[in-house]
Amino acid sequence: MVTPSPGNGLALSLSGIRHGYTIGGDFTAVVSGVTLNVAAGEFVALLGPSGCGKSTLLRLVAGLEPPHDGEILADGLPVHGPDPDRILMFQDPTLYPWRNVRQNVALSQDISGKRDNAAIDQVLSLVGLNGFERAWPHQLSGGMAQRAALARALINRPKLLLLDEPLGKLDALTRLTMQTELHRLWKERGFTAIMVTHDVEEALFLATRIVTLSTRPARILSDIQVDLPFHRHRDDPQVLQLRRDILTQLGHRDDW
Ligand SMILES: Nc1ncnc2c1ncn2[C@@H]1O[C@H](COP(=O)(O)OP(=O)(O)OP(=O)(O)O)[C@@H](O)[C@H]1O
Repeated sequence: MVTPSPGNGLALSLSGIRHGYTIGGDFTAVVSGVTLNVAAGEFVALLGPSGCGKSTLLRLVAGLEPPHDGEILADGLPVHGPDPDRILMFQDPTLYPWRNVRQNVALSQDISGKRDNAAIDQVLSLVGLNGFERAWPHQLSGGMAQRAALARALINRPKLLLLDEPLGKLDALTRLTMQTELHRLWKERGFTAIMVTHDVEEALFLATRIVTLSTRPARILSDIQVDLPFHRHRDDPQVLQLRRDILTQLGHRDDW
């Protein structure tokens, strides 16, 4: 197994985060006093009911909007806006249809005028897209498109990857394959990851830590260290127990 190089990840500190939106003149609180410290290299899964504020939290960490209250520090420095070290990746791969795979992956480098062909080759190979560099987005399967989006996210070696249900639209089998791929990429690159998912098993397969959130406005219900060695098996009694605990925490019965 590859050991990530120290220093590739980013440490994150959220303290007293509050946020909300005004819709039609009415204010809705969405995040309510979230405090969370994430060490460099951790893989944190965020689980919570639909609409509780998970994506909002990721957007705040990405610097796409400032929180109404509280402070976010990335490697000790206040987050004031987006940064190439903190990349947000969505459920939808959002590839540009007029750019082929290689051109999509190279997008940020083309914008900054610094294309690094060796780095592009490396990341394409890392996500298993060799031979498909010149394919157009419409020629890719869902899993391949998500691999291309991952390559685009990883091209400039971000220290923090914010994943907003990145595998949510994939079919069940492709999703399992992509979970393995995501784990491998995290191990190889050593970035810090925060992933929103609705899938408790996915969280148990990938995360070093699982944070559950309440209904809106989101506050932390539990913060569980998953101290089980990778590769975890869904039938492992410890995995099953954690699954039960988390589902109970989220107010669901475990019918397995
Ligand atoms: N830009 C915005 N303007 C107004 N309201 C917003 C905005 N973004 C999110 N909201 C509101 O904030 C709440 C939380 O949304 P958010 O997308 O963060 O939830 P979520 O937990 O990621 O949901 P889901 O699991 O369904 O994807 C929702 O009520 C939503 O309507």
